[in-house]
Amino acid sequence: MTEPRLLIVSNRLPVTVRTDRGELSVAPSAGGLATGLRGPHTKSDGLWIGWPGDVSHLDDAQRGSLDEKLEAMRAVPLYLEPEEVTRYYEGYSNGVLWPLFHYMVDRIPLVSTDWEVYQHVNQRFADLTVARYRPGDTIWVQDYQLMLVPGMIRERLPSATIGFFLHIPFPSSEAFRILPRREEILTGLLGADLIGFHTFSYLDQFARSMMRILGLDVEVDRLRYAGRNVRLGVFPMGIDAAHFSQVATSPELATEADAIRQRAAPCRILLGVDRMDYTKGLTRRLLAYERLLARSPELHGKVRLVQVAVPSRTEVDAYVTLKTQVDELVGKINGEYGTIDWTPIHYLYRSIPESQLIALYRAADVMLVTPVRDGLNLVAKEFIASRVDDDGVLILSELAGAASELGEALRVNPYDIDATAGAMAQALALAPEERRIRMSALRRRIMTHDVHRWVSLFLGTLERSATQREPAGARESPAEQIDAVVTSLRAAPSLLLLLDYDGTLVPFAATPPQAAPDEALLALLRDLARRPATRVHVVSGRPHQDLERWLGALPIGLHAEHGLWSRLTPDADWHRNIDPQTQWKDHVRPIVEQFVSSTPGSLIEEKVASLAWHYRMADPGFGASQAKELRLHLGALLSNQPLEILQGHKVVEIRMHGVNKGAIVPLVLSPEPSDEAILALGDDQTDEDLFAALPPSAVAIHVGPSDSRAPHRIPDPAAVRRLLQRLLS
Ligand SMILES: Nc1ncnc2c1ncn2[C@@H]1O[C@H](COP(=O)(O)OP(=O)(O)O[C@H]2O[C@H](CO)[C@@H](O)[C@H](O)[C@H]2O)[C@@H](O)[C@H]1O
Ligand SMILES: O=P(O)(O)OC[C@H](O)CO
Repeated sequence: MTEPRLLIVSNRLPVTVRTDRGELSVAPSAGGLATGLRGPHTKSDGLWIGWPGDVSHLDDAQRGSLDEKLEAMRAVPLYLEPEEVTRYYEGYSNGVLWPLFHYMVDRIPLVSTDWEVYQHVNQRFADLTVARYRPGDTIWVQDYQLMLVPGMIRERLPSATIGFFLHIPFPSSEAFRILPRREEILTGLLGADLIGFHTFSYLDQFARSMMRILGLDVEVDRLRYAGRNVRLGVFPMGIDAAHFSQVATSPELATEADAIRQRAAPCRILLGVDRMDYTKGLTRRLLAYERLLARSPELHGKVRLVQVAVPSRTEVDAYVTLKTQVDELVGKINGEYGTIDWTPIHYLYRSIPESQLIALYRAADVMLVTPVRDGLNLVAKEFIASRVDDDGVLILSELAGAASELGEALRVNPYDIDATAGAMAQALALAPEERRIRMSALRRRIMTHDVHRWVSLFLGTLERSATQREPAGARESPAEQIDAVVTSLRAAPSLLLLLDYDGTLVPFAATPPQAAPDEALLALLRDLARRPATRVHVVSGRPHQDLERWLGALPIGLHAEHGLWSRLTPDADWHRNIDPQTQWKDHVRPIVEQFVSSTPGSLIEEKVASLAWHYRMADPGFGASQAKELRLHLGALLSNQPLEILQGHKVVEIRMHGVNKGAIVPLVLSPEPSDEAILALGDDQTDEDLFAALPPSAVAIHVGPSDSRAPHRIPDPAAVRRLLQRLLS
């Protein structure tokens, strides 16, 4: 039997490709993701699919050699064309999604035409994954560059196990909604069985977007979409802490760290290590350092900021501008405060080897991690893991995802330059014992919550989510079952059809009056009524005036307000089946009206025996919570009254007991024993009363995904119409 494998799909392969005097070398990169996944990826005989970076300078022979070397590392390259690099990587991923997800809306270009290329490259990643997939494999897609990939793979592999992890923040729904292709992005992600985030706040924002943009209800950490369960989870990424600790403990590294300190003496070292990215807060950090120097002359000649910035996305305009700003600020501060003997800022614009990085972490007195927005931030964790001496102070932005885990750091609002300068002063003045207490608490967490734990938590949850997944379409009856129902109904000597209206014959509309029947529906009902030995009844919760206006001309029976009113034949008058009490409405109406005023977009609908509060057009989250509030409020108020409160699709309805759709069954069934077949179709809770009142021989079919007593299930009004059409042929 073949082993289940892990297929990782990320924009970039975790490899570094170098050519030295024509000689090509490929080395695994040291990044956290690469290290963390090395185990599961290689042990499971897995594959890592991604872009090996710009290899346009390689000739054909070198390209062939690269392919071979990558294959040996179980890496599958997806080469991007220059135009794809410009438009998918730089244009859409890093020109639109990156700034938007980090709340930098003003950095998004006024017009972006790169969506099609983003879509196209995501399709290429999905196609390559499907081509390399073997049944039983686990697919794990990474990050914002590939948000359409889960959905694209799901289309081709309906039963594959697919996970997705977002490494950057998920923004508030107010920011996310400005994205023109927001629906496609969300539905793309919903192709996964499990979607992971660094913090609960990102998960919560994602759930709100689901609700507000797609109208999907999220139950804390799960939702249903297209007949599947999708799990959401919080998995703050860890680092290979044991590795950092081990390197930091080595005697050579201790010597290197000492040498750095001695070279800086008598200065104490503040350290910054970042990709050169506008989200990392470099300019504000420099301004805060300048403020510290301005207000603490006693620190002149006694402190040094070492800022290491690795070049990143250097073809994107915003990054070019940032580099200029940082260069200028460093020059200005050094020019203003520096002396012959003292340079306030040592600035390196390059990537440095890991051992040097760890030596710097060990040598620093204060680590500055002050992004203006960051998904998590691994640098903060690398610093902690390297501090085997339990010393050093971490200043951490509260806008980095890592802040939710690292409570013992000195937390700052990076936009508050004064407070950040204050935190620098505080960190420098912190007593050794307090530094030790804080750092050892941080270390305990970082050493145990490492990247290996992160990987196994994510993959374990993914495996459980996928085993609990119902196969696609499981909530719908198999086609053969529906075929058998149609065959038996067609063969019956006579037929009675009991049809709900909203959500069954027509899809839901924004307001009740907008759900008027279309020509095709009118023709279908007319044809059914003309079918030999067939009786058609529409059983609705709507007022009888609506049904009369829309369906009155048809040769069918009509039942309004959940069975309060009936018009059994076209030439009969509307008849009230129960004499309703209506005094209660005078108490309830003002309460519902209060909810209309306090919930923009909601409205009240008054019927003879009921009042309905509709909130389909209200903000979905607020609407749902107001509906709960209204139900609780009325439940307490009306507990002794012969009334019931029903929750329907975006509607709360208050009506008299005993007025329900089941009440029409005795009116329409033949009093004599009969071999007439009965088919009832309905989508919500009120139709359950009808199903319950039917004789056992009747066929009940539920429409949609919610629970029902009906033994059969079809997805939506379009499927209802197709089924009814088949009774005609
Ligand atoms: N000059 C230099 N030389 C060598 N190495 C350097 C360097 N400067 C930085 N690095 C390394 O680059 C990595 C940067 O990781 P971060 O988490 O800080 O941010 P990044 O934005 O790349 O990652 C994205 O993914 C990670 C992981 O999910 C999230 O933490 C983050 O919020 C998200 O934006 C660290 O491993 C660091 O050591
Ligand atoms: O250099 P990039 O654009 O691949 O960015 C890598 C970062 O870690 C973003 O997740």
